[in-house]
Amino acid sequence: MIRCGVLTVSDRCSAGEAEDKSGPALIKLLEGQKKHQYTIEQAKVIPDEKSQIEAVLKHWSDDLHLDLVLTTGGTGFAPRDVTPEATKSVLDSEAPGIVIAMMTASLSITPMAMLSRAAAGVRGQTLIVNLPGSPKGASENAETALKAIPHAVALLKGDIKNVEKVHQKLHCGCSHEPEHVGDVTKVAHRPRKSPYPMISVDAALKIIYTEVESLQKAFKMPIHLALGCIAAEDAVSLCNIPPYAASVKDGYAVLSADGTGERKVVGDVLAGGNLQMKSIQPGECLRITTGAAVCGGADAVVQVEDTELLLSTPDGKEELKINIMDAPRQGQDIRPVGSDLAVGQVVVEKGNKIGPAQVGALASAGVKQIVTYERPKIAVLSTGDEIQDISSSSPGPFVIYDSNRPTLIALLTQQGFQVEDLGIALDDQDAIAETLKKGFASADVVISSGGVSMGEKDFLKHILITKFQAKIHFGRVNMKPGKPTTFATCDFKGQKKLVFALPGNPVSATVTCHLFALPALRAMSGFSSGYSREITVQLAETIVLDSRPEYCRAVLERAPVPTKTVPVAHLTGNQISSRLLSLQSGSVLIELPGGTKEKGTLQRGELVKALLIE
Ligand SMILES: Nc1nc2c(c(=O)[nH]1)N[C@H]1C(S)=C(S)[C@@H](COP(=O)(O)OP(=O)(O)OC[C@H]3O[C@@H](n4cnc5c(N)ncnc54)[C@H](O)[C@@H]3O)O[C@H]1N2
Ligand code: MOO
Ligand SMILES: [Mg+2]
Repeated sequence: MIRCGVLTVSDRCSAGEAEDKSGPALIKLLEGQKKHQYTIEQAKVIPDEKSQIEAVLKHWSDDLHLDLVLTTGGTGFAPRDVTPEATKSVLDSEAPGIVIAMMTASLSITPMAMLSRAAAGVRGQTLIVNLPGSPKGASENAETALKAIPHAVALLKGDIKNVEKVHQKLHCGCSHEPEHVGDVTKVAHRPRKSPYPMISVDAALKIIYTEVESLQKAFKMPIHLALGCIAAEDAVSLCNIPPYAASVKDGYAVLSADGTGERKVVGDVLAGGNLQMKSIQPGECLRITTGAAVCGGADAVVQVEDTELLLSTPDGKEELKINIMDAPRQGQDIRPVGSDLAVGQVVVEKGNKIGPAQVGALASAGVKQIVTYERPKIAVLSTGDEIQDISSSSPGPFVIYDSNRPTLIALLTQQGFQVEDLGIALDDQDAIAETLKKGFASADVVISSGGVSMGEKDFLKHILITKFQAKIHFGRVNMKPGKPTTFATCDFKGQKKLVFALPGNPVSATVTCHLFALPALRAMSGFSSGYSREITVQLAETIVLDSRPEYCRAVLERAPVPTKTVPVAHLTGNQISSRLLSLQSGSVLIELPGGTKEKGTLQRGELVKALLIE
């Protein structure tokens, strides 16, 4: 449905001195179109006044958002002909091709056509085309323009489905055209070459990081729930620790100037007890426990081990006199106020991860809530007619148990993310779209596996584009495994959602989750680095390189005693991307470059980079 306005520009028609025939002729032409449906939402006759023409064009495009506006009249050489000037003044961009096409067609009918000064172009999402004033000229020109108008409108509206249809018609049979999108719903018309350029892993990561930048959300949460989160602001202490000068030892609070010798025990201070102790005099001391406030003017603590009892009450319940054996230093065994942590001092710095010790430090500092980055919510689905849940009671002969969903959910959960299980969607466009929709409704990031390569049932990209108007940022990556890895973003009810449509092969799905999804999720959660750590390893065997850079699974040789030499990496057997056993416990991903004519192998003992993924 193309929503149109027809504007007749004529002083005489507007004044009622002549009948407008061109406007109705255009309306008839539009309404008579068979292939596309045009609805006439506006029709108006106005005088040849530049300001009035401009005002109508602006109103119809900016306020009414019409798809197409055809004007008729005011395009010639008469002094009052100002339609092209008014039109050009409101256009965001001109479309000279439309003007040339109309002119070319008209010139074959009459040389007078060369006197047209018509303009055409785009304002916002509205296509505006000037046509001549005569009913015949207007209709002939409009017929020419209408050949491309539906496609132009589809492009302006971002109507990918119709754009794809036209592209497919234009390019069917010439599979090398870069814009060849094909029609994945008809196997004979599916693209025979992927339309997605193969980009490098680094380029893919760069795109991902750019897209997630705006998605970090900071919010306040109780400290006991913040474990594993990243602080989005500095958290500062609300109190001094210790809040009072505190004894480090169980012993006696003394005046250091008294030195060694006899002391009268004039009272006691226990942790949590009364601090209103009157000052001690020379030769006096107070019994004190660890953590109790050093008060009464005492300036040192002597531990009980460095004293002797000289006199007690007969029942032994009170000490009356003790002997200090070692001369105390001023401040000995006293923690001054705020010496561990002072009011206003940073307890957890922005960007730091909150672990058990940070939870404790925040509690000690009186901080009940901390501003952290929200961890994104994730939803995971598997796709495929052959895929069944492990719980299925009667697996058929051509069934594959779903391993991707359990692997991905386990991996994400292990990393502290909240994951919703969306189950398995059949290779059916509606089923997949419904499941994705459910994921978008509850999660920030949807991770799927399967259906992203070249098969007739590989619908994921198509569904994302046609049903969710998603932007596919990349659909192929130069890597093995994981070539068809797809990353898209879309708007769902006003919120940006991320989609990692990972390849179906189990190793491919796992490796690409490590390499792309986890770094994105960590960036959203405020972590400053991606998930994997890179180390250097030496190859235990000679390896023939694939043409694609490869992430081979390997385990590191356990040295009998810790050594400083580079660890030796042993491949985990057959590296085919369907074989999950190549991902053993403690695996690393060794990064092999793509092979070239000059260098087709890496020799045993050569050093390569490897990613620690556990
Ligand atoms: N003509 C081409 N064919 C293929 C290409 C190519 O470039 N041109 N790429 C290959 C590569 S590389 C990969 S990786 C796979 C990716 O395929 P899809 O993402 O389309 O995945 P599916 O076709 O749905 O399944 C592939 C494979 O994986 C198994 N699978 C899928 N989901 C699960 C699951 N949840 N648990 C266990 N196993 C699963 C599925 O049964 C298939 O065997 O495409 C190549 N083809
Ligand atoms: O890229 Mo696929 O992941 O080689 O099997
Ligand atoms: Mg496939």
